[in-house]
Amino acid sequence: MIHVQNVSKTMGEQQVITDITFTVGKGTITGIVGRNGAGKTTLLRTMVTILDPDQGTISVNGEDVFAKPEAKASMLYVEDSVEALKNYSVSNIASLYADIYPNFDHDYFQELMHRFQMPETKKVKQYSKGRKALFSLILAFATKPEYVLLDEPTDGLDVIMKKEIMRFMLDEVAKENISIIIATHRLDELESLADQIFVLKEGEVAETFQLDELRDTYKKWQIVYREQMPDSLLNQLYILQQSGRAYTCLAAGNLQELEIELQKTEPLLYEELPLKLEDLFAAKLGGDSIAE
Ligand SMILES: Nc1ncnc2c1ncn2[C@@H]1O[C@H](COP(=O)(O)OP(=O)(O)OP(=O)(O)O)[C@@H](O)[C@H]1O
Repeated sequence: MIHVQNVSKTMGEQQVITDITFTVGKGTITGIVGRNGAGKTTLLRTMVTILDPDQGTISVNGEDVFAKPEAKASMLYVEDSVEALKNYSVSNIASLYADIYPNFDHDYFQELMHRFQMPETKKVKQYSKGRKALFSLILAFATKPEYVLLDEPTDGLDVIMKKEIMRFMLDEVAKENISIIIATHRLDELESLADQIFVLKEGEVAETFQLDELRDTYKKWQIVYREQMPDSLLNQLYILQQSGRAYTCLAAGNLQELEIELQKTEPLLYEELPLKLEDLFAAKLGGDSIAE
C-alpha cells in the first residue's frame, strides 16, 4: 500500500501541491486527474522522492520513503524515460534495465515485445510516438514493480494505440497484481479503468471518486421489457443507455425497495452489471468532464 499523507510542496514562489492525502491499494488503478499545471507531475515526482515535500509523509508498504530509501524500490516512475535513451537499440536498453533493476524479467520483456509486435532491431528513436510510449510501458512492466506511476502515458497517441495501452495496463493489474497510478488531464480515458480518481485543482484534491463507496450506494441493472419500462420505475432510475426495449440503468437510494419494485414490473429479464466510475460520471455530470 502507498500512503500519501498531508503532502505539500512549493516550487520557487508557488505552492504547487497542498495537503494531499490518499491511499493506493494493491492491484488497483488510481487516477490523478487535473488540467495542465494542476500539480500532477509534482505530486508523482514527490512520491518517488525526486522532489522533497515541504510537509507530509509518503510511505510504501509501511516504510517511509524518505527515511528508508530502499522503500521506494517497489515504485517505478515512467516519465519520458525512453526519450533520454532514444539513441540506443532495444537490446542495449533491455540490458541497461537488467543492470539497474534486479527484478527485470528478460523473458517477460521478450514476451511483451512479441505480443505487441515491436520490431526489435531498431534504435528506439525510429519508433513512432505510439511505439515509444508502448516501449516505455513494456520496460516498466518487465521490471516487475509493485507500483507503476505513469505521467500522461497516452498523451498524443491515436485512439487505437490508446486502447491497446489501456488494455495492456488492465491486464497487468489483473495478472500481476500491479498497482498503477496514472496522472492525466483526460478523465474520460480513465473513468472506465480506475478504482479511484482524485481530481486535482490548483494543487488540491478537489474531488474524490471511489468505486468501493460507489458499490454501497448504487446498483447497475440491465432490464429488458416486453413493451416499455413503466413510467413509475423509469422516473426513479437513471437511464445510462436504452436500445429498443433494453435499458441499462443506475439505481440509487433504497436499493432493496427499488429491486422489489423492479420485480413487480415483470421485466422479461434483468441482471446486475458491474459498476464503473464512468457510470457515476454519466449520471451525475451528464458526461461532462470534471477536469475542465
Ligand atoms: N521548478 C519549478 N519552479 C517553479 N514552478 C514550477 C516548477 N515546476 C513546476 N512548477 C509550477 O508548478 C505548477 C504545477 O506543475 P506540474 O508540472 O506539477 O503540473 P501538471 O499538473 O503536471 O501539469 P502538466 O500536465 O502541464 O505537466 C505549474 O504552475 C508549474 O509552473
